[in-house]
Amino acid sequence: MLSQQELKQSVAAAAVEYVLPLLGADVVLGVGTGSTADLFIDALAPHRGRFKGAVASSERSAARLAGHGIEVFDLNEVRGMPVYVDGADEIDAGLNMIKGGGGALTREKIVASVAERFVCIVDESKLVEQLGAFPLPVEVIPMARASVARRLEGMGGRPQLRSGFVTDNGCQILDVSGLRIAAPAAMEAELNNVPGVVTCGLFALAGADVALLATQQSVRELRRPS
Ligand SMILES: O=C(CO)[C@H](O)[C@H](O)COP(=O)(O)O
Repeated sequence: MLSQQELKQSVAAAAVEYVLPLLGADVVLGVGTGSTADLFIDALAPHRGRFKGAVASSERSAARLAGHGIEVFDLNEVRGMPVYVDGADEIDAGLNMIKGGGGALTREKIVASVAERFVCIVDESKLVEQLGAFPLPVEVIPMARASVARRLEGMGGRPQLRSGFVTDNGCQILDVSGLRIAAPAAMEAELNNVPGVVTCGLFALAGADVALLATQQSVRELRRPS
C-alpha cells in the first residue's frame, strides 16, 4: 500500500515525464505551489539545462526553484508558457478544482491563465464527486474582510479567517466551509464579483485541461470533458 507521500512522488515524476517533450531552450514553465508542486520541482531539477526557466505562483516555490538552480522569471517578462503544473485540494470529474490550501490561489490563477495548458497533479484522495468538503479559500482585501464574510454567510457559507496568514499579495484568506457547490463556474463568477474579493479558490471557469491522478495501481490521465 503506497502512502500519500509516495503517491505524491509518483504523480510528480509522471508530471516531469509529461513536460519533458515540451521542453526547449526558450521554454519557460509555470510552476504551482504546495507539497505536490514541491516534489514536482525537485523531480524537474535534474532537467534544468533543458529549458529556460520558470514562473512561480508563490515566493515559496520561487525560492525552491532558485535553490535548484532553475532561473525564476517575473511573469511580466514572459509572453507565454506551454504548461502550468500545480496540485489541488479537490478536483472533480469535470476537472473543476478547489485550490488555495497553501494560500497562493490568486497567483496560481494568474500564472495558469497565461499557460496554454493546466496540468493538475493530485493523488486519488483529492478526487471528489462534488466540490466543497474542503473549505473554499477566498482571498480578500483586508478592509473588506467583514463585509465579504457577511456576503459569504448570506450564501450559506461559514467563513473563518486564516489567522496569522498574509498572502504574497499582502491580503488575507477566508476559509469557507458549508458551501453547496453544485455549479462551480457560476459560483466562481459570483464570488469573484463581490467587492473586496481578490479571487476565490474555485478554478472552474478555466479548470485544468489534464489531471494526472496517482492511484495505488498507476498514474491515470484524465482530460477535461469538451
Ligand atoms: O492550491 C494550492 C496552494 O495554494 C495547492 O495546490 C493545494 O493546496 C494542494 O496542496 P498539496 O499539494 O500540498 O496537497
